[in-house]
Formats: sequence, structure tokens, C-alpha cells
Amino acid sequence: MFSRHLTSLPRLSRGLATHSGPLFGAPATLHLKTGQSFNGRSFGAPKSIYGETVFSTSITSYTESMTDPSYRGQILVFTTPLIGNYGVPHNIAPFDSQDVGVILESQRIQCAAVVVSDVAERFSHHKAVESIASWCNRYDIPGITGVDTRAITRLLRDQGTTLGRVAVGADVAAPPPKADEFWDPSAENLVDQISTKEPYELNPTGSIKIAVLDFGAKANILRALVRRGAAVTVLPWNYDFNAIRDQYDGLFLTNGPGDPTQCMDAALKLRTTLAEWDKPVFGICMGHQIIGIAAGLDAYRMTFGNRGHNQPVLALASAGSIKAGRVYVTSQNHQYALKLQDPFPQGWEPFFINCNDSSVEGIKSTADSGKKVWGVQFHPESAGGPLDTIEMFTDFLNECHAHKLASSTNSHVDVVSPMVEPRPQVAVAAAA
Ligand SMILES: NC(=O)CC[C@H](N)C(=O)O
Repeated sequence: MFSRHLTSLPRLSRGLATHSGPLFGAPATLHLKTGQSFNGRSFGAPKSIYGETVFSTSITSYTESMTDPSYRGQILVFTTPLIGNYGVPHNIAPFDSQDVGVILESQRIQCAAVVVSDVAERFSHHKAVESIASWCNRYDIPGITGVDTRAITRLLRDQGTTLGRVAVGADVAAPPPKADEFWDPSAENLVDQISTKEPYELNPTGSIKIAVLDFGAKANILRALVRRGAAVTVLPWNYDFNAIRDQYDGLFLTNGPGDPTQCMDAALKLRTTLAEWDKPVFGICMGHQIIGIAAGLDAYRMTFGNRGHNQPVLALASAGSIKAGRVYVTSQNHQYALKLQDPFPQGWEPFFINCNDSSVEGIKSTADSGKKVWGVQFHPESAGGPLDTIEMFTDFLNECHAHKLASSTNSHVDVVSPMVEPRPQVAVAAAA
């Protein structure tokens, strides 16, 4: 099977990369800190790397997953056996204030390494310009293929997310690393490494002003706001938003990598915001965890987290487009979650619960709290789909418009209508 892939290398000439040396074939081994090792073949960058080994049950969208900044520091095991069959698109969208400059979730591959059962070198898609191996090579990301990803996943599911090392080439012959040699990305503030260093604006002429705290934003979150007419100011994760909050109609907190308790600075600032500011606030994944911590909930580390595009969540309350009692299929990528506690902090209630493991999937301010604040553990914007909950962005912006109207003398209110996500437009423009 492996040799079949070698036959399609000429196709790489359409790509952007130049390559020195073979993209496939060197021996490679995945070592887990718990003592297990899996031998396969290397693809992408021929280098060894440490990381946290996690698995994703996504069937498609490896390009979006690999560019998701929340995967920073992680060795990503795909449970889907064949990865790479539709190649990798050109990841540059024409930059203007309407969009975020890329068609994937960020400008580069963010995960530390990828683990695949059967990587496809022969790829086919009208937007593809290179193979996953070529792409990994350009971003210096190692991959390992030809390993039993089902066995690895079952291990990770039983023993939990585990530190690992992908050893490539000469390192394969070396003994496995000792327990204290493994690098733990969660011990670092990964958010600080990835968040924007300076504020910047998108769509400055938009009809409603939204501040975004960037914990490692996926591009499609910014697109989802801009496409619905928001003027977006993206701020560093620990920016003193309270000093400028009067300029904005709403606050959004993004996804981000690592342990949320590394971002206590942001949670404490947000606690002040929530106490003193009554405009709408919406957070996704890391943003939701920060809202929860600010509200007085605790975050904990799950055994193996939830990663995939097929996570069912049950709505416990109705708000905007979300109806209590319905199950929504969602995209997720998280290792931490908010603890379900009874009673919930005053003024807060659970919003969603995971149908598989009963973890908290969302919280919201109660109707009598006088606030409009929501956090969701899943990704409503999911670029890889499903889009069951995408209209939560419309709901958020409509609440911002309504609040703006209520606090002004102007009687006209802009209303954002539910919309079909025009996601492919950006990609078409890039490919043309
Ligand atoms: N996608 C995210 O924002 C993930 C949040 C956090 N890093 C976690 O793993 O739980």
C-alpha cells in the first residue's frame, strides 16, 4: 500500500514547495509515555518531536483540524484510516477587511505531528495544490503512517491523553525517552505564544462593534462575525478590555490551546467586565471555559477530551435559534471542561450537555440576571461542519444590536438574518 503512494509524486510539481530528500519512507516510531511504541513510516518533515498525544474522530477536514491553533503542542491521531486523499488547498485568501486572509483556520499547521493509518499521497480535489506530506514538510511537521491507529485510540481512550514522541530516522534506533524527558505542552501558556501581539481590525465599517479576545482564534470564528456585518477588533488574550469596553457593543472570546487555568489573568479581568458591563458576551471553547471560571465554576482536565465533528449535545435551555430539548451535532476539540455543579453560581445555568459523556457543553446567564452571556464548549462556526449551531453567531449579533438600540435614542435597529454560510466563496476566489 505504501509503495502505491510513491507513484504520484509528479503531482507535487503543482505545489508550492521544493523538497530536499524523500517525503516518505524513513522508519518512524510513536512512543507513548506509558511505555507503548508503534512502528511505522515517516512522512512530512523528517524530524523527531515531543507532544501530547490525542485522537480525533473527524472523518474529513484534516486541513482545518491541523491548522486549528487549539491543537498546538499536540500529536494528532486521526481515527479515520485514510487521510490526505483530497490534498491541501492554497491557503491564501486575498486580504481585505472582509476576510481574514486564509481559507483554512490559520496561516500554518499548528499541531506538533500527525499520526495516520494510511496517508494518501495520491490526492484529488479541484482546489488541491499539494499533498499532506508536502504540506507537512513545508511547515516542518513530522507525520507517521502505517501504524494501527485503532489500537492507539483504544489505548488513549482507556489510559487518557498521553504524552508522546514521534521519533524519525536515526532516532528510531534510540531507546524510548525516559518518563521525565517527555514534554508537557499543558505546562506552558500556549495561548500567550499564539495570540495576536497587537490589536487589529477587520471590517472596520461594520454596523456593530465587537471586541474579540484572541486565545488562538480559528479564522472561521472571525469570518462568521464579519460575514454577519460586525466590525471586529481582535485583541491580545490578556488585553485590558475594561479600559476600552465602552467603545464596543459586544465581547467575544475565542478558542485556544492548552489549560484554561494558564489564562487566569483573562478570567479575572472578565469577572470585572461581567460585574460592571451589561452588553452581550459570547465565548467558544477556551472562551467558554474563561467565562465559566469568571462566573465561579471550576475547569478540570478530562480523561481523553472530545475531538471530532460528530459530538451530540443536548440543549437544556432555549435562546435565539437554540431550542431546549433538541440535540445538535457539533464539532469539538477540547481536553478541559467546566465542572457541573449543583447549584450553579447565582445568575448562571447550564445551556448544553454532551450526550455521550454528560460533560458541560455550554453555560448561559439566566433570564433574570439582566445579562446576555453564553459560552459553548463546541464550535458553532465549524469550518469542517456540521453547522447545526452556526446561527448562534446571528443570535449574538442580534442581541448586540438590540442592546445598542435599547441604550440609544435611535429607533432603527439593524437585524441580522439567519444565513446560509457562504464558506466556499473565499476558497473559490483563492483558487481562481
Ligand atoms: N478548542 C479549544 O478552545 C480548546 C480549549 C482548551 N485548550 C481545551 O483543550 O479544553
